[in-house]
Amino acid sequence: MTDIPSNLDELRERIDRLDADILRLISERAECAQQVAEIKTQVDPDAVFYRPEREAQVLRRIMALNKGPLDSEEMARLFREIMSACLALERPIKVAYLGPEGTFTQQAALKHFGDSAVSLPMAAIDEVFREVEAGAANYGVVPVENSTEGVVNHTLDSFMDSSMCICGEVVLRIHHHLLISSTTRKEKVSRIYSHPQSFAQCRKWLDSHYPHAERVPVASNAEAAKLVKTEWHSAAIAGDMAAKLYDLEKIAEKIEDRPDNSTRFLIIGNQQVPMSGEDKTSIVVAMRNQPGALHDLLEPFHRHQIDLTRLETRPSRTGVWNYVFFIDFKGHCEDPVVEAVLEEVRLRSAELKVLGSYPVGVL
Ligand SMILES: C=C(O[C@@H]1C=C(C(=O)O)C=C[C@H]1O)C(=O)O
Repeated sequence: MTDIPSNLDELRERIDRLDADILRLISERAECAQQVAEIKTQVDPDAVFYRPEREAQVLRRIMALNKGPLDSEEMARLFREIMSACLALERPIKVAYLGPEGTFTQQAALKHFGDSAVSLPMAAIDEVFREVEAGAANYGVVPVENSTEGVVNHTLDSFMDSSMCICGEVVLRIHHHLLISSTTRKEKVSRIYSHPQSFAQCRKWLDSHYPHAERVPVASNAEAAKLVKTEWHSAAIAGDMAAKLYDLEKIAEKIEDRPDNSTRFLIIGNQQVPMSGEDKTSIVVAMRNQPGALHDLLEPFHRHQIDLTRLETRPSRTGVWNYVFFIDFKGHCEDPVVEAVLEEVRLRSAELKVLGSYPVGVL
């Protein structure tokens, strides 16, 4: 590093000069991104500008190059916003998510696409799918699994009836807070609103701090936050976005029972994503109801040393799909080893559908 002056005025002058440099460089970067978009449009007038694999590579490279003092994740978040703004210069990306506004899914959508994306709240998971299918949104964001409470069945079921594919994943640390409004009487809280998943994630804390309060399940944490605005004896459990949106006070922070509480969200769209170098693939497989079916299904993965990251079973809703397994594994479907495994699995199953190959979540 070059010599840093110790005088305050000199330091501020230096910061001003650096800011001017950063400004010039960001503008130059934005012009490059615009030129990329022009070239893409010349090749194909309906070209998709957003490239999930390229964005993942850019962020991973920044994290690898970073030498501090800022933390690599923090640095990647800054670059996430720069890319988001560059992309929005062409056409802001439209992202449908499981609403209402202020939910963790909205937070996940903005974490993945950056603040320049236009986020559209939907009332239910299947509406997110339909909005993207209809072309009203470019991508959708839906929750798929929580580290405390397990899988979101509704999301898995939606894939069975949909032609949508998975273009990405994003993992969000979930912090819950106990929130009250300016009219709430802190010592008189007798009712707590939240989403059933959040109650489950804060069960022990609630048992020891509010054993007598009535727990009222509602459709979302944001809905819970909204209800509290009008009741003097109620509190809500929700996250930061809802607290900010409804201007609520946190009377207890991070009340989730497990400190590593996190939720994984999927980005859905109609784009096959090329390899990024560190990818995952999700498939759904139907097996006939016969002894050893699960063993037969998993054996090729084991033999080719493919790393399984998740396996879920869902009851089938048609005759053919006796058992339906959702499987996530490391690797991309264009990788020859993965291609070979998928071919073997296809022969052993009643039906196999590749839901998508996508970059492992970076942030
Ligand atoms: C610039 C490109 O297009 C978009 C913008 C990116 C960026 O700002 O770095 C990266 C990927 C795309 O979402 C590209 O494909 O390289």
